[in-house]
Amino acid sequence: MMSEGQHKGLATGAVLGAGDSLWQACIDQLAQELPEQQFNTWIKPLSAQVSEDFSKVTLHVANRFKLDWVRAQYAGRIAALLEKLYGQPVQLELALAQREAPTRSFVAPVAAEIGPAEPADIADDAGPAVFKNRLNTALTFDTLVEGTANRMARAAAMHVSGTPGQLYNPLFIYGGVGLGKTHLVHAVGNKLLADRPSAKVLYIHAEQFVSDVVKAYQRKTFDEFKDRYHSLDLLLIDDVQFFANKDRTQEEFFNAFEALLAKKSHIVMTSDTYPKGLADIHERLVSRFDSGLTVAIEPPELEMRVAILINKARAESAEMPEEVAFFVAKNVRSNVRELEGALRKILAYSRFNQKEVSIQLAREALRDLLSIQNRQISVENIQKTVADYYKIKVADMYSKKRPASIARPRQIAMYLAKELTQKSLPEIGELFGGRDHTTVLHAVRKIALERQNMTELNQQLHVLEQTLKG
Ligand SMILES: Nc1ncnc2c1ncn2[C@@H]1O[C@H](COP(=O)(O)OP(=O)(O)OP(=O)(O)O)[C@@H](O)[C@H]1O
Repeated sequence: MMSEGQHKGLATGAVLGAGDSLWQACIDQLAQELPEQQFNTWIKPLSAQVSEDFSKVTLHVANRFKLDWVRAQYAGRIAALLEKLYGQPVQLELALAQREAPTRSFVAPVAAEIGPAEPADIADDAGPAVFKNRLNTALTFDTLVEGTANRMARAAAMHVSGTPGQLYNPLFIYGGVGLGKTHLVHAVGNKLLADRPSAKVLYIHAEQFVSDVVKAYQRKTFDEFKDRYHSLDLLLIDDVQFFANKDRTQEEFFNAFEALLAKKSHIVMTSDTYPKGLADIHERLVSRFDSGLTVAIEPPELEMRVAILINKARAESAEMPEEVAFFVAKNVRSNVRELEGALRKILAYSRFNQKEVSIQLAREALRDLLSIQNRQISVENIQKTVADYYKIKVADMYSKKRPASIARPRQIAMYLAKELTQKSLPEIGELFGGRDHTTVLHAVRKIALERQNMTELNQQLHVLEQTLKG
């Protein structure tokens, strides 16, 4: 419970509206509690609407799957925090930001568990005879930029969409958040339907599959459930890591899987990790996941990020000069979703201020993001992180020693210093024991080139970048 004084401070003290400050206080707290990536992925994108009397907070979430996830994982905590900050129970409601059906609300505290038979899911099924493939027609191969990071996954997906039921069945695509897995599976479905409009295709998020199993259970409609899933030509199922610990769902999925493979229907799955890395999923299912083709999507390399920015800007009828795209791509490197967020900010800033898109404008539009990065990453920090990672001494970063076990991490650290800080080549050389700028340039070019061709190095660099960014 909160004291009256604290409550007043919240309601009146901030520059923001009072409701905004309640929500702001809540997310400030969550920012401290949650790992940064979780916070950025799930909490930061939420927009909140606080009723005038603070009795109700509505959170708008981009789509149903996110909504289910936020509800299952965070709603209980958010509701409890709001109650604590406000001093009385606050009704928390989750709603879709777009025009999909609203979902139930709940009063704090709520159980952090997906409730069975949710109105949203039932509404979703309205009109029993209508088969909805749930494909987003905007997510096609045409709009998916190809690069080293997704080349293999894209080629395999193309192959499947051209000749489903043959090679690479199941196709298992894995990778980190926002790297285009969902886009790719929708592309497979859209392409197959363009070629064969009568094909029975279904895209489903694993959470929705769980919910369908629960509903079939409750309504005793397993026959319909089976008809629906076992008759497909192509099943696209997203984020199968969500099956963890859901025994009944795993069993039903196993049955569907076997039935579909037996009739040469195709299954494409995505996950945040490779099959053997999946936690709390039965071994027999994991081995089925791995029995076709398993491909990774890596974080996009610089040129790919640039191409994505330019393409997405064009899709919005805007022009992004190449130099600006390079500037943005160098500074936003974690995933494509963040890249899209940065682009949106820049375009909005440009329209609002009626200014052309330039590096200066991008710098202004992204100043929060850039200042966080600049504050966090120093060359010393990079040297220490890289030395720790490759188990060498920090002093070796400045030393003249040349064995590969030392020289290579040093080159990697130089590359990261160039990529992640604003320092010039001579400045970096100076910080690496007074080396010449041409030595730094050589290291930067070498590692950049190798990164494009060596998956393992690319992954190591990604880990280092994530570590450095906190
Ligand atoms: N190569 C690409 N070309 C163009 N757009 C892309 C590319 N990769 C990703 N995107 C876009 O980035 C956004 C995030 O991609 P997507 O939702 O497919 O990621 P994901 O890997 O499924 O992430 P999550 O695991 O968080 O669901 C989407 O808007 C998608 O269209």
